[in-house]
Amino acid sequence: MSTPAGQDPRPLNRRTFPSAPAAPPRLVHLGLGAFHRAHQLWYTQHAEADPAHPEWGYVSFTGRSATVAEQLTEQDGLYTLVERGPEGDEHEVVTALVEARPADDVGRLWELLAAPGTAVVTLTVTEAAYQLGPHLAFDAQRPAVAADLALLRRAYRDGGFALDAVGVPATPAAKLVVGLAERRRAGAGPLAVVSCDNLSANALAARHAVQGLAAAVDPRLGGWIERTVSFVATSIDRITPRTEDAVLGSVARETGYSDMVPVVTEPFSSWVLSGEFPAGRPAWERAGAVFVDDIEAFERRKLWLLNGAHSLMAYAGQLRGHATVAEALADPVCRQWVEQFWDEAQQHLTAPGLDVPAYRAALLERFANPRIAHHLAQIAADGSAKLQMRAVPVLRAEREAGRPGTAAARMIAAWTVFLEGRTELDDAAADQVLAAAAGTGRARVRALLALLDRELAERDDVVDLVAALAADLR
Ligand SMILES: NC(=O)c1ccc[n+]([C@@H]2O[C@H](COP(=O)([O-])OP(=O)(O)OC[C@H]3O[C@@H](n4cnc5c(N)ncnc54)[C@H](O)[C@@H]3O)[C@@H](O)[C@H]2O)c1
Ligand SMILES: O=P(O)(O)OC[C@@H](O)[C@@H](O)[C@H](O)[C@H](O)CO
Repeated sequence: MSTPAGQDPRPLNRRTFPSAPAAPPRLVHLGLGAFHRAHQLWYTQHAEADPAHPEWGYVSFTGRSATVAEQLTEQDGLYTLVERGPEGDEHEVVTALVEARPADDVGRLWELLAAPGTAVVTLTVTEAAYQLGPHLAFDAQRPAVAADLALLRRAYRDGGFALDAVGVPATPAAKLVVGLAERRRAGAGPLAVVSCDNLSANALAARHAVQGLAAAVDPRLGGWIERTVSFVATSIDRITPRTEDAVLGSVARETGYSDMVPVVTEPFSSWVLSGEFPAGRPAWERAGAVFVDDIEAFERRKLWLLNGAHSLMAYAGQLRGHATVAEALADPVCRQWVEQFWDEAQQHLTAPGLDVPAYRAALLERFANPRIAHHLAQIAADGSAKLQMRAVPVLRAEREAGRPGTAAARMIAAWTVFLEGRTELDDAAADQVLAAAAGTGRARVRALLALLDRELAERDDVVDLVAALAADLR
């Protein structure tokens, strides 16, 4: 597929790329970023029984900026997925995206949600976008939620929304509430909402965010969502860093197409799902997805071992001068901290079938892939939300078992040191984090810990442990 020497690469679209028929739009996605392109769209493409007559097309909306939607629209939704193994790259053009839409095109979103043919909504909007309180509870006091609630209440009349009066809500949950109300009004029947974000209990998180908001607008709408919408839980896995510019050139050379928005991902991929799809779904199992009755153990294994190690390296690794996951893992000190954290987490991953030793061995190989530049700075974003799911549960479980939980506490300690001297932060709760980080000594550690877990922050022995580990890291 490479470009003959001296020839310019062709543009990539459904006219230039052979056999790229567009499937009917039956899937909707919020958060058209790198991961959606490496994961759900790839699974959907590989689920088709007859690629010449695909049955499931995705209409995907960006979360905020319109740029990716504009670039993908120029390419009729086509893009190149680069599977980057330790030895080389495999290129594949993905055709399952039939419309790429900007975040503010809520008119199209609501039209699709009201259509009986739409069967599934998936989400990759980041952990922080769910805007939930402690224990994933709906929290109407959070500023973004309060603003959307006021907006929705103003526009709600006679059991439905006056769409012109809604404008563009800020949170994904509010966009879905309006769309689901439109579905109710249209009598279009049930559908499934599938969170593919790295959250523990992501189905519950999506349910609480959406149903909580709907019920606050009108309890009858909340009740309809509870009866009609299936919130499906997932454990999703495929390491997909932000695309670096150099990839554009290598994709053009290797494929002969100039693609503005290729995505680089690792060869490994996994998708475990649990829940009902009342309006149908692609046969994702054909592409390797696994459907289970109880997902919690899989979810914990992935969030604690993979994402936990990532966050530990993101903070401790950067403090030790490393820029990528592969570099941090090659440092024997970081590697030992990761292994110690895994030893702690493993004590609480005892469900049958998890095969933690094999999972750990595979993770070491995946992290060490020298050709994937997974930047620690990207993983370090939104630490205040991520550490609640990656460090706190292991620390709590260790303490309940009568052990100190030193390795999990080190992840939190590294975060507190990483925050020192910062005046800006890539965190959805940046204001609160920076305010807590502005203190000194034990009070500072306690204030930061309180953002992760109020109960742990009240325990002097935990504060002392984190403070001592932080001192060691400086
Ligand atoms: N990248 C991975 O390896 C990976 C693997 C598993 C799961 N995930 C999940 O997917 C999410 C997205 O990852 P990505 O690599 O695609 O990132 P990305 O930066 O490429 O895309 C993120 C998308 O989410 C949107 N978004 C961000 N904040 C938002 C907000 N507050 N409200 C609404 N939309 C918002 C962005 O606009 C963008 O469309 C992660 O946060 C994680 O939960 C990622
Ligand atoms: O995507 P985030 O920001 O939730 O977390 C960063 C990484 O830990 C994460 O993207 C992993 O690479 C991914 O979860 C692997 O499947």
